[in-house]
Amino acid sequence: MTTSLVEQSNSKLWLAAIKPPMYTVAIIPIWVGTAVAYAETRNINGAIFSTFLMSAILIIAWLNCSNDVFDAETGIDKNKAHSLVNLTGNKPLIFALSNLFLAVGILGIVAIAWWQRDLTVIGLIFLCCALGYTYQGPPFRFGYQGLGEIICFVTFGPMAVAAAYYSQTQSWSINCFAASIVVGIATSIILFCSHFHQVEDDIAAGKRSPIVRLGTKRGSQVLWVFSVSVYALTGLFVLLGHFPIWTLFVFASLPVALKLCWHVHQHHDQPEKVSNSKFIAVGMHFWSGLLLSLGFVLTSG
Ligand SMILES: C/C(=C\COP(=O)(O)OP(=O)(O)O)CCC[C@H](C)CCC[C@H](C)CCCC(C)C
Ligand SMILES: O=C(O)C1=CC(=O)c2ccccc2C1=O
Repeated sequence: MTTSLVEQSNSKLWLAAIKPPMYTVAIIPIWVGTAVAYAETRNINGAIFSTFLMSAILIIAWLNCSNDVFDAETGIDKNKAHSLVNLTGNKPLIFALSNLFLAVGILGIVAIAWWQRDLTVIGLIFLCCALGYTYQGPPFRFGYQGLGEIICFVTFGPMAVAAAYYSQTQSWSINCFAASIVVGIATSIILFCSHFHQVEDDIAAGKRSPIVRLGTKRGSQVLWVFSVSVYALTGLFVLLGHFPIWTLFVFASLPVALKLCWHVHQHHDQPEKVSNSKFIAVGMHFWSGLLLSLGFVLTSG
């Protein structure tokens, strides 16, 4: 291979390891929680919003770097060229970097708690991080028992969205809780899709992911149910009066959801073809979350 081809494939591996599109999972819960707060109060604290956003991004950087460290310890990533630990060959460095991201991320949340003179947001985010750790870190490694999607739903949905809402209002909202259910399901769909192409490595490492447990065919059927539930719940919450009518904009993301379900339906047992489903799911999560926020923001006028 020529030097430039080597450089090209090396930079592709680094991009795959850093996973830039994945950082939208940090942005959406903060946007949605803040949008519901704006719809209800017509007021936003920009410093709290931007600090929360930066902190959430740093927490996801911690989650992803530490995931590569912990996966290197169990050997599950031995065939994964785009692991930060495999790329650098320096596990302590990645571990130190991940801890730095977490510390700075938490510092931002501490600043919010200080501005509010209230420990609620820091309590919620600390619990999110602790649960995130139990997904991948010793001695828990709950992801190996197939519990990741439940942890993902609770943390990225009700906990993170409520924390963003609370950071603006210092109160709770049933409408925000309804919105957080939609966000939580869409986020868990990303994690669920990330397992389809990893079945062989997961079985070899003793990881009983939902797809290892269900099989890829049933997994693809379950994906239809979860994806439909995002839109059905949005419609239901509009009917029940929890969501403003404009949140029906979420249906504009339906083509991405259909593309995802159809792609997985066709290729569920072909690892090389189904491996990109995780990023189609990121698109579905991003567009449905963005349109949901927009629906709340438009109603607040
Ligand atoms: C790191 C995650 C998935 C990667 O899993 P896996 O090891 O199977 O994949 P690779 O092939 O890439 O190695 C995501 C795990 C998410 C976890 C269950 C919950 C984390 C909660 C967060 C800390 C919440 C952050 C909220 C924020 C918005 C403030
Ligand atoms: O690398 C991954 O597969 C994921 C990383 C990540 O941060 C995340 C967050 C929320 C849901 C799913 C995922 C991943 O799948």
